Amino acid sequence: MKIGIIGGGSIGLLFSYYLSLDNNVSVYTRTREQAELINEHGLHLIKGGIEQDPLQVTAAPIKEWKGNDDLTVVAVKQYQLGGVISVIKDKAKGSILFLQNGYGHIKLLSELETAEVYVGSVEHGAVRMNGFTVQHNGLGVTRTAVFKGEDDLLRELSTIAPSGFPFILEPDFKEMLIKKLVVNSVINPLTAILKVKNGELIHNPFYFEIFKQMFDECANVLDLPNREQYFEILMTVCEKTANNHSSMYKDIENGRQTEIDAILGYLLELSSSKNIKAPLIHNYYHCIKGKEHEREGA
Ligand SMILES: NC(=O)C1=CN([C@@H]2O[C@H](COP(=O)(O)OP(=O)(O)OC[C@H]3O[C@@H](n4cnc5c(N)ncnc54)[C@H](OP(=O)(O)O)[C@@H]3O)[C@@H](O)[C@H]2O)C=CC1
Ligand SMILES: CC(C)(CO)C(=O)C(=O)O
Repeated sequence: MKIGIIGGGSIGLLFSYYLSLDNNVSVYTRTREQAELINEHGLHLIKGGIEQDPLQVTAAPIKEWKGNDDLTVVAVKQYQLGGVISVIKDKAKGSILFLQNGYGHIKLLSELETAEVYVGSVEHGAVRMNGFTVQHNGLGVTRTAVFKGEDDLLRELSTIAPSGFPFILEPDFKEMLIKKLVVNSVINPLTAILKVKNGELIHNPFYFEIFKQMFDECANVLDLPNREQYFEILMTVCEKTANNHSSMYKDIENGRQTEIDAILGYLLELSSSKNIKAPLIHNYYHCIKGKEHEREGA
């Protein structure tokens, strides 16, 4: 399959590495400098502390993307999508797979005229070490689902995926993204503001009270059908990632913008449109925005 990956960050480099094992992959970066680095050094992956064999892929700046790949994987942050969507609208001929966390991007996808639009929920952990090296930390799966069109390419992807990098086709994109949204809505802002690792939220009985209340608010706003199942998923992720710092914790610590608008921002809008009171969601949303504001003022 001819695959294009937009974004040479943690997830973009991770997907490029694994997918290039059996496909013809091109990475489209924001800067020409990064594309040159990848072309010069190849793609490097560190897994379990061990450097894997480098792989050769083609890299080019996004300006040179022609939109003629069978599948294009969009691996930019949710708040970086604006610029990318306009390019996709102009040029895309093949299918597009969006990997963003949260639910904020969904309204943007309805604007696309491309026949096949897919969404994904990534359960791997990855960190970019330099312009051409990525570290694969948490080995997981990628769930995918159809937003619009036929699922043929997603089926193909789940059969050709290399071992250690599985793709699972899910029947309902909303349910898939909402499950991840609930996890990110509770764990990410709480860990970022309380400055703790994920596991502290359930091991510290005082933080666990906030954790449960935050979950209840999310469940109310989303009108979740079977809350126990969602709470179980949330607890399992928290236990499995107990020793990790969440991505929002790291973004705040490193003075970077967060994906709070796609996560609690989406729930806040939903709560006000449904006239549901959600004080914790409101407060944690504004705490994170306040932290981002401190960075802008610095
Ligand atoms: N990292 C992880 O472990 C996980 C991430 N995700 C989700 O995956 C998505 C991507 O995250 P992640 O990879 O960590 O983010 P990164 O910030 O590491 O990567 C984003 C990349 O997009 C590039 N980019 C921005 N704008 C453009 C553009 N217009 N054209 C081409 N490239 C562009 C950036 O370039 P530059 O570097 O030059 O600024 C950067 O390399 C997020 O929504 C995140 O929530 C989900 C699960 C796990
Ligand atoms: C699952 C979790 C909460 C793991 O830290 C995550 O997705 C994140 O940090 O963004």
